[in-house]
Amino acid sequence: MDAIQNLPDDPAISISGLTKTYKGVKALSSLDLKVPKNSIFGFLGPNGAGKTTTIKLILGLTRLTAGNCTVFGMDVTKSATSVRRRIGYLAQDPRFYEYMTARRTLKFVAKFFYDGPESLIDERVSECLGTVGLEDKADRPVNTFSGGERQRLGLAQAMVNAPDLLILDEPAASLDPMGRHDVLKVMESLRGKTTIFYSTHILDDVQRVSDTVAILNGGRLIAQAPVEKLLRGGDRVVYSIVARGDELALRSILAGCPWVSAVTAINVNGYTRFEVAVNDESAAEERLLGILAGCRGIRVKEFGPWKYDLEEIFINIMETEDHA
Ligand SMILES: Nc1ncnc2c1ncn2[C@@H]1O[C@H](COP(=O)(O)OP(=O)(O)OP(=O)(O)O)[C@@H](O)[C@H]1O
Repeated sequence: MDAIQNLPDDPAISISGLTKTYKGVKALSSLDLKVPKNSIFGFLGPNGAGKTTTIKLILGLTRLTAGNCTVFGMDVTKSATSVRRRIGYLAQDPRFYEYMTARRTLKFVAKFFYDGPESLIDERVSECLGTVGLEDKADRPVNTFSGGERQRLGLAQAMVNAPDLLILDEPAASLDPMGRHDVLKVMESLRGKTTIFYSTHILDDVQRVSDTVAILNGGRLIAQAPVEKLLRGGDRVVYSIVARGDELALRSILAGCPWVSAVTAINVNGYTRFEVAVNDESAAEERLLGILAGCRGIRVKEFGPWKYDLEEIFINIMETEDHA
């Protein structure tokens, strides 16, 4: 698989050759990245991969050693203030004034960061509380909040100024399944309205919510692709058929179709799982189901486009890297 695919022409974030060295530690090595506008972009990598360093560079919180980084076409070093005005940021471990209520917390932040008229601050704060599902807890002090609620308050805080780009550093890493579900739901509700760039080491989150993913390891980008494409295994179009009965007959019919490029079969719990690679997707869409329905002596249990599990792909990429 190519390391970089489907690069957008007018990205929200564009990074090229980005390198960061901390006193002898190379945290990032010549990173190239394009984050499409309005995408939910998962920035995936194990501990120490360089995710937080990249986020700090985008936010202008640390100085780059080499390379370029622009946000909405503005250089993050030369136009740091203008860039920051367009970004909302949730740190890995957000801190709050514990005695303040959620509403007061957001009002306090809005006083500094909200660009709109002051008379609209209350409305904006209520809107953000609604988006993250905290309306009913708005007037409770933050020190009574659960981990998931704190994280959602952090999201509301990052959203107060209606940013065009939300940067979230491990937004769900420390949460239980319900807390993670709630945070991902908020992210999902923002799809198409704003660009979300978030770091994570949780594969399942990426599979559930991202539409594009970049995989980082040891400070180097090792893959970037739309999630659907990654899960399909690249540009190949492959169908999966799980069936039993006269498998040999089915296999020979499939292999005889001019739009089928390869058929493989393995036994799984008394069934045969066929992996059918096709070179003409519309011919396959038109005929494949009809062939299965008309194939006597075959009972089909499952049929659909082949998808890998992100974990399989991730481990595969990491192993290939280790052997390179
Ligand atoms: N201020 C610093 N001084 C020296 N080394 C640093 C500094 N900050 C980060 N590093 C090193 O840079 C590398 C990348 O760290 P970074 O925090 O960006 O990784 P990460 O992918 O965000 O990891 P995690 O998932 O654990 O937060 C690590 O080897 C880390 O030890």
